[in-house]
Amino acid sequence: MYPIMLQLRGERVVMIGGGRIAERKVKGLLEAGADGVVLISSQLTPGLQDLAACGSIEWQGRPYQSSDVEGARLLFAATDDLELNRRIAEDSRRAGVLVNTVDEAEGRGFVNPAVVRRGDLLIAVSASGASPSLSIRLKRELEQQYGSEYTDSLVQLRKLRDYVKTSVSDVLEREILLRLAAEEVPFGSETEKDMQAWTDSLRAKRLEDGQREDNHNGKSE
Ligand SMILES: C[C@@]1(CC(=O)O)c2cc3[nH]c(cc4nc(cc5[nH]c(cc(n2)[C@H]1CCC(=O)O)[C@@](C)(CC(=O)O)[C@@H]5CCC(=O)O)C(CC(=O)O)=C4CCC(=O)O)c(CCC(=O)O)c3CC(=O)O
Ligand SMILES: NC(=O)C1=CN([C@@H]2O[C@H](COP(=O)(O)OP(=O)(O)OC[C@H]3O[C@@H](n4cnc5c(N)ncnc54)[C@H](O)[C@@H]3O)[C@@H](O)[C@H]2O)C=CC1
Repeated sequence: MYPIMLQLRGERVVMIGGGRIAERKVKGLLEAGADGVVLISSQLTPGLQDLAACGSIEWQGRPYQSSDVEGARLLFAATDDLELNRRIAEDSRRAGVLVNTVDEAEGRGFVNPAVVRRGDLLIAVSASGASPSLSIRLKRELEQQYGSEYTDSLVQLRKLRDYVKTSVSDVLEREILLRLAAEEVPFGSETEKDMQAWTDSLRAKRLEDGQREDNHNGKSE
């Protein structure tokens, strides 16, 4: 299994099926910023009906047909008909579309991880089909470990990285400063940092660490 992060904004994502599992997958897609979800199914859960009514997804109230795979970036075979899901997956592969089959333990396309989101921080856990329940348990543990304070911290880290990329020309120094900044995360309730001051303090910390390292190696004796 090979993990990747996909940008789905502006992409066509097709969901076949409108049941409980389809609803969970659609909500995950919307959280990920997908804005081109097309759902094909005669029946919908109340939750999916709401999403269709407010325009978050496009609903086509009819059964699957082979041409539905055309032009999709991703496709989910999420019906309760195992044979149909297999056929949908075959159609997708033939069309070169990445497919998730909800009733396969080891999907030949892609599988979904359990996800913790803290703003730009995304932690994903997968047991590769061996145990969705274990993935959920580990997700819960990570939720406790990495709280909402990471959301603001990530905003600051991104700003610092943009700042350092333009103001520190030495590549090695840049790398060291950004690594030190990551060590400081999370920042607690602090919200706004001055990038110049932060960079200076990281430089000072780098010097301190360097001296400690020298002492450790016996250089200052
Ligand atoms: C292969 C995979 C393909 C895919 O769907 O991508 C797959 C397949 C199957 N799941 C089944 C069962 C359950 N799946 C869940 C829940 C989740 N399943 C998810 C992913 C995956 N499920 C992929 C592998 C991930 C991995 O192993 O790490 C999560 C993490 C992400 C998501 O779906 O978005 C989401 C948690 C979201 C969250 O809470 O964060 C629960 C618990 C619940 O519903 O509360 C149960 C019941 C308990 C149990 O079985 O453990 C069955 C048997 C169906 C049957 O019995 O008929 C199959 C098919 C089979 O095994 O053949
Ligand atoms: N991947 C996962 O995490 C999990 C997967 N599953 C699997 O997911 C499957 C679906 O489960 P639920 O969503 O609970 O089922 P469900 O019965 O709630 O929904 C099935 C949906 O498929 C639609 N459908 C049926 N034939 C169709 C067709 N020809 N074209 C388009 N849509 C069609 C129905 O209209 C309905 O909306 C189950 O068979 C089960 O094997 C179950 C639990 C977890």
